[in-house]
Amino acid sequence: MKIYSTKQIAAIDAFTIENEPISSIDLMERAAGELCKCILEKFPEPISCKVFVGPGNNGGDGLALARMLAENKYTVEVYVLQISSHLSADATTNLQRLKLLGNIALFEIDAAEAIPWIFPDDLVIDAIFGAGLSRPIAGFALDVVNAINASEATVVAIDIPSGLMGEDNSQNNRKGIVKADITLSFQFPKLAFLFPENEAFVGDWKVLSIGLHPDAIEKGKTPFKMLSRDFVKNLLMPRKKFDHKGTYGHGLLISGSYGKMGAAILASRASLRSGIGLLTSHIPRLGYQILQTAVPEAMVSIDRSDIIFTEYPDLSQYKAVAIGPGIDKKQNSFRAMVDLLKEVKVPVVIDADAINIIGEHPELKEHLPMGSVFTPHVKEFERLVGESKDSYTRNCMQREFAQKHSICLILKGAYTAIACPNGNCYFNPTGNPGMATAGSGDVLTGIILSLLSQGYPSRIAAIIAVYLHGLAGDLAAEEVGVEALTAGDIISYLPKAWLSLKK
Ligand SMILES: NC(=O)C1=CN([C@@H]2O[C@H](COP(=O)(O)OP(=O)(O)OC[C@H]3O[C@@H](n4cnc5c(N)ncnc54)[C@H](O)[C@@H]3O)[C@@H](O)[C@H]2O)[C@@H](O)CC1
Ligand SMILES: Nc1ncnc2c1ncn2[C@@H]1O[C@H](COP(=O)(O)OP(=O)(O)O)[C@@H](O)[C@H]1O
Ligand SMILES: [K+]
Repeated sequence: MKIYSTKQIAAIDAFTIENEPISSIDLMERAAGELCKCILEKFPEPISCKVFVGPGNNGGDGLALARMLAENKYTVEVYVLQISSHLSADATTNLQRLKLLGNIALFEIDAAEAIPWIFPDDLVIDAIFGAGLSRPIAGFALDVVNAINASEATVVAIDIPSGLMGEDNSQNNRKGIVKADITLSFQFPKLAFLFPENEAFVGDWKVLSIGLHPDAIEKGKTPFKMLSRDFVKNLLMPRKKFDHKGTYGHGLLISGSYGKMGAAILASRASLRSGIGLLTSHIPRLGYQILQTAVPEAMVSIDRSDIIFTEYPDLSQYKAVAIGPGIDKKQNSFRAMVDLLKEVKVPVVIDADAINIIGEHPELKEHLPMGSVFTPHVKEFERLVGESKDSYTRNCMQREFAQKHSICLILKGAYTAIACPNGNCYFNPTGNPGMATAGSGDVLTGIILSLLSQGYPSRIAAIIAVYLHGLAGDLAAEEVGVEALTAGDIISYLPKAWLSLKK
């Protein structure tokens, strides 16, 4: 699914109105119908509902929805905020329609004293501002936002919580944004929904299809996309009857150190569970028996050091290399990494301390192998790329870094973002908070190495791996729950994740 900016969505609205064709008031009616259907499903018992309406089309949606909820036996009170000299044309029409209905309490409010008391069991509909918000909320509208946020009522935001910008909130006033429990967004999610600091405003979001024109949706260009099962499934390469292990490549995994051999085991196992033909795990000497026992399918290459990474084997036989899980960042490891980065000619997955080493030695950024895949979490990202105070800015930095260095830069978390050398950025919907547990990142590194070794291009390997990793985590969480979930469980559910993806 594409993720468009609010400006682009307005253009798609306009295209739909002109080319479906449909009048804007009928499109609003269709949108409100979808809102009403969804609210009736979520709150089947009629309840008391307070609808706060602003001057634009978001307010128009709220007015149309208020009428529909009243027709469905909800007790509805509508509060039209007097913050602009005029209402949009469609909001005006819907206000008239509402007045004709006659049985709805309608209040025009313009001062803090007029804001009603909001009861804990009220349902608040936030229709103050939508995608047309042009500056942070101030004045009387801010008083209303504060009253909504101070209440214990359940809040449903129409299209986007009032006060939240669709993309860039770096200059916004975070105290002037409605904190919704549920956001019902038209046709597309907004980019801002995918950023952690906006969770308190957006709550659970759901996309409602309002039948915007497929040609406009198809034609539009945006760097942002949400991964879907079908999209990922179509990237998979079939296995052929006469294929042999050579067909699926030989990968080199450099991982583990004294006290962190588990990282090597997890990444090795994940790699082998993701279709790699042959795997060599390069580890410090002390890990030899551990790895041979825990992962008999892997071959082992032994470092001269007992406890850390200081050298690597001849690279000529490998189709891909991964480095980082549990390697630590001692001086000798840094030296070996400098040599590796200069010599390697195949795609490299760079994770964990390998990222930190590059962060500490910025000169290494000039030697990043083209087509390599970086897998930082936020802290590692900051060491590699730089600090930022909000996710939108971080995302801009991420895409810029990926393009500049021709690499894939995966920023891990909920909605893991994959920035590609061509400027595209994919967000991943799979995964759950149960995966916030030691070693889950090592599992991801193993999967990416596996796919690169099989010949998937870096961008595709990153996409499949991230989606599959989250899917395995979701399947695991269904069985073991989020608290008990371990990184090992993600590996155990990789077989089911593969099967589910290919279904
Ligand atoms: N155009 C269409 O066909 C459709 C639009 N829809 C709705 O329309 C919304 C967008 O409508 P609008 O473009 O009218 O935008 P809004 O409803 O967000 O309101 C914009 C109005 O508020 C004013 N404004 C912006 N920021 C302000 C601030 N901080 N303080 C005070 N006033 C401010 C603007 O000058 C403008 O008058 C969407 O979010 C969605 O809810 C839906 O009905 C679906 C169809
Ligand atoms: N709340 C969450 N929702 C979805 N995925 C998550 C969540 N928390 C963590 N993950 C995933 O788990 C993995 C954690 O990786 P990382 O932080 O490197 O862990 P470790 O260093 O312990 O291996 C990432 O792939 C991340 O996307
Ligand atoms: K809103």
